[in-house]
Amino acid sequence: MGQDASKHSASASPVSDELRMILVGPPGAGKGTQAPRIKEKFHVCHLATGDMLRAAVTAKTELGQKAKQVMDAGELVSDDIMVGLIKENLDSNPECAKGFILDGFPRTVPQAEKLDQMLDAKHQKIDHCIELRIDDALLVSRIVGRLIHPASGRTYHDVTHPPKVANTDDVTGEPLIRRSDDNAETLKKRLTTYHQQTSPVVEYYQKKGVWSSVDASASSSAVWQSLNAIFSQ
Ligand SMILES: Nc1ncnc2c1ncn2[C@@H]1O[C@H](COP(=O)(O)OP(=O)(O)O)[C@@H](O)[C@H]1O
Repeated sequence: MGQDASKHSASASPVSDELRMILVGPPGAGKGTQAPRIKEKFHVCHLATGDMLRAAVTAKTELGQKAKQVMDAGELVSDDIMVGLIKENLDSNPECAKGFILDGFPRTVPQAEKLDQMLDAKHQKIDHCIELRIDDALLVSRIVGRLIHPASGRTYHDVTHPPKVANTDDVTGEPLIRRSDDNAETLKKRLTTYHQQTSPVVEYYQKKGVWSSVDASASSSAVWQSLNAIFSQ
């Protein structure tokens, strides 16, 4: 990031700099809430691999059919498939011209290494890897009551943030869904997978000197403030 971004980053107004970043954190940490705000501020693309896979499941593509079983088991889709999905977007999605927010990728060290190779070939690099840190114990209630508007990614919660009309998106009036993997049992497995396979990704970016973390147990507006503080460093 250049100096321009730091001058403006405390305000909510868009800035014109480039940004290439990774948001990492366990399921329910708030990646899907913060990423659209970052996207709006920096005019970069938001690549959420979980959303891409769920779109493939809904479209009943070959990839979707394979991915559904893996996702419902709380396990990871193969590195090759995920790297291919990201590469396709970084190469051809016009929204990614000024940078990207990766949400849900890289989730393994081999994925991080492949990403570096892709970026090296374009003479680009990761500016930030920001970890949303939160205790597992707080995630169960966040995830198990979660309702989602798939088209926008807006999330609601049965208790803490219910929609105005039951099961209906406040903005579009469209129906909300519950993810099939948002149940206590699959969540337990997703958290184990996260600690085993994705925690080493955090170390990978710590060693590269681009890692920072925020306290994701705070309110979403407090988390947004912490993110802005990192962008203006
Ligand atoms: N980079 C990835 N590598 C492997 N599997 C992935 C990746 N991204 C998403 N998935 C699959 O999609 C599921 C849902 O992803 P996501 O929506 O990011 O979930 P979470 O809320 O658990 O962070 C994961 O549990 C995994 O099965």
